[in-house]
Amino acid sequence: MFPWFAIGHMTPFLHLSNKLAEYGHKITFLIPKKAKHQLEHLLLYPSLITLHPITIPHVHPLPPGIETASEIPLHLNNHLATALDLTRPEVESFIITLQPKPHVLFYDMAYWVPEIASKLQIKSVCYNVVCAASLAIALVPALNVGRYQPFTEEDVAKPPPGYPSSNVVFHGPEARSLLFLGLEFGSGLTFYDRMSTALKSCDAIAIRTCREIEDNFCNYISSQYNKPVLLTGPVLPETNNNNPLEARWAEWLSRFEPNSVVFCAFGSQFILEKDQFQELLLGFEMTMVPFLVALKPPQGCGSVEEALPEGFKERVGERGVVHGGWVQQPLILAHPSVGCFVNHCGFGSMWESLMAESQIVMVPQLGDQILNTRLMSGELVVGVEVERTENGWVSKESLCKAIKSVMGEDSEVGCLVRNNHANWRQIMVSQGFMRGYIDSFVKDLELLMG
Ligand SMILES: O=c1ccn([C@@H]2O[C@H](COP(=O)(O)OP(=O)(O)O[C@H]3OC[C@@H](O)[C@H](O)[C@H]3O)[C@@H](O)[C@H]2O)c(=O)[nH]1
Ligand SMILES: [O-]c1cc(O)cc2[o+]c(-c3ccc(O)cc3)c(O[C@@H]3O[C@H](CO)[C@@H](O)[C@H](O)[C@H]3O)cc12
Repeated sequence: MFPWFAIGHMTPFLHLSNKLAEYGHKITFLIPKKAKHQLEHLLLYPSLITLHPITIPHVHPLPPGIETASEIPLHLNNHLATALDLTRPEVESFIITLQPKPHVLFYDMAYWVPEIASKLQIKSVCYNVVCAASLAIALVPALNVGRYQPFTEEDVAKPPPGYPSSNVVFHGPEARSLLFLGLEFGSGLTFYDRMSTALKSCDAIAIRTCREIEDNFCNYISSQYNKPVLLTGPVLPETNNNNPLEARWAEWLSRFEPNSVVFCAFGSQFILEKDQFQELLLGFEMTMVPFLVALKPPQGCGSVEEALPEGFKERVGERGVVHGGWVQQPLILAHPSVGCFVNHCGFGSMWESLMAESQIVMVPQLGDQILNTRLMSGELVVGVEVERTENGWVSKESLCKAIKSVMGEDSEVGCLVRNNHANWRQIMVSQGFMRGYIDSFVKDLELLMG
């Protein structure tokens, strides 16, 4: 396994490794050193899964010691992709030494892995941990953009011919969130070049999704690339008793009534601007309910404390906590006091929110998160999206309104999304649902290997 150096990618690759290990498969997982320490508690089968640390070369202008996307602002990801590509000699010589020779190499952004695999007669699988819709709308040959050229607004304004949905789409200016696909991502190639090569060169495309939600998109991708698309399902772990919720959060949450607390997190990468950060905090304050907000310090600030709005701490007192570091999101979501999850709808958070019992409020920030949100609010109708103004601003009133609309006992919208969410959750937790996906995935891999 060799995922992109981002927590939102390494985590689902690790969940998949655990599932494959349940079937007795042995896995070697290539991972940056610091991430190894951060994620090794997720490992359920240490006798079958080896986390092998790799050295991330320093690339200017990244600060020294940077190893993952979670440590840098988004605009520096391009250079981290260069670092990823510079690991190729180490990755290649390591794979050559592996005994016995692996049957399959799983990768995502390291588009050159299939070249290594085919030299060694190993199969390669491009495992995608974003929704199928986001691949279908932006990373298929039908988009018909040339190599090494920036995308124009016209390129991204409409979905590609044959795109199978009019619902899971960008609205107006949101399509601009795809312009990054035409920018350099690593030395000498764009994000679109990188991912379309990754998808074109593998023996099979795999996606962390399920047919019940994304069948049409998966079929479209398969026809665009003319190769099998294998699905792993959501791949979520069962509760891991080795890693209980930190006492400070367990104690704080236990002070409140069941389903009364709002929990907010925006994933491992996104950093808000200071004025938007403050406005969201004022929105939480306005709800008058208890809240636990785990957001990175906003741009230009060294801590969340220095970015709090004037008088905020005094006004909210013990009712609200703002934390600038990492929290155990799945465990917080599982706490009975949590009644609402305000999140950015990253694909990992999307699945975790579907599995949790709290109400869902979405504030998507980046391209794929907007499409995940459309799946959740437009197709499944399991949560609500916060309204933005035309220039993309989320006001405190709008955040407060969305939270109240799902938490209010008598709210019609609240009832609707609660029922739909409960139905989808029931499907996901039902005996055999996730297991069935992994069973078929393992069989598909065996077929691929012939
Ligand atoms: O404080 C935190 C924040 C996040 N997390 C975990 O980190 C993971 C974050 O993954 P998400 O996919 O939700 O979000 P990220 O923004 O980090 O990921 C990014 O890369 C992967 C893509 O699929 C996402 O759509 C993209 O947003 C989740 O599993 C979440 O539980 C924590 O455990 N604690
Ligand atoms: O924003 C995106 C919009 C869209 O339509 C597609 C993607 O695809 C991917 C992607 C990631 C991994 C894959 O195997 C396939 C596709 C996106 O990845 C995100 O890109 C960010 C680039 O800055 C990166 O920082 C982040 O870690 C990735 O998850 C985004 C979109």
